[in-house]
Amino acid sequence: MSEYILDVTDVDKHFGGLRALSDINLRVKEGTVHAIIGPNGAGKSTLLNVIVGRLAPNRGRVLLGDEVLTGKNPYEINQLGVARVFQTPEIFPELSLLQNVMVPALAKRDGEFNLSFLKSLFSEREIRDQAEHMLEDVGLIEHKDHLAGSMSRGDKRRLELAMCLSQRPKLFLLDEPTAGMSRHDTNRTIDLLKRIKERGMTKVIIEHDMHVVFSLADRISVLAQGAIIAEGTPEEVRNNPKVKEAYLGGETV
Ligand SMILES: Nc1ncnc2c1ncn2[C@@H]1O[C@H](COP(=O)(O)OP(=O)(O)OP(=O)(O)O)[C@@H](O)[C@H]1O
Repeated sequence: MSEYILDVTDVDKHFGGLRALSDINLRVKEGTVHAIIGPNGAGKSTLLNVIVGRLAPNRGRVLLGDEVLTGKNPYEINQLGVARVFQTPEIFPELSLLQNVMVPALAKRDGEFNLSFLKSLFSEREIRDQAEHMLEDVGLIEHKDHLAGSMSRGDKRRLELAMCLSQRPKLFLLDEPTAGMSRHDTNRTIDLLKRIKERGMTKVIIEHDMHVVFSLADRISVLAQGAIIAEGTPEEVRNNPKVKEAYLGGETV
């Protein structure tokens, strides 16, 4: 068994003549938080899209533990234990918060097993209990019967986190989880993500907000113009001259 839960090797991704990713190597240890940072257009979202199977790389390979993800579709990759929250929350606006959190867990169950009717009813109660627990965790339990579409943007993002957590993913990918949130909501989300970390869930997080990155990350990879220019602990990355250079325009790391 590999010591890395995520192992990205020699990945290239081109869009026509544009090399959005070149020669990407990224290894993430189980139970850690790995941040990917870099200026706009560096290739961060493209890399996440390659990992989750939304984009096929032109070269290279992605492994989850010993399982090859390259060539599998997003649904198959999700079933193997990779969950992702998007920049724009993907929720079911016409369902209640509780129903939203139950959907991914039910889909996972139905994908994995062929349960008898009785067993399925029993398991549904478990899924409901678990969904309530997740809503409690993200601070939304008092709204569990409200329609998801009626919630604020920050609440929708926390709801999406709960939906992903209910799948108990092996690897959790977060694309700018605090984008558009107030400082108060951002701090609540950092606290939530820290609590998840204590449970040993591996996370890869793309984030522009350096307060979030330095609060959470064990290691950081820095992307610039499609290549990884630095990798290390937050302190190592903060002091790396190449990183300072990549953030020309006054943005400090
Ligand atoms: N589907 C696509 N077709 C063509 N070019 C694309 C496509 N997706 C991304 N690109 C280009 O690839 C490069 C990397 O984009 P990407 O969105 O991965 O960067 P990013 O680091 O996530 O940026 P941001 O921080 O602004 O979200 C950019 O030049 C972008 O214009």
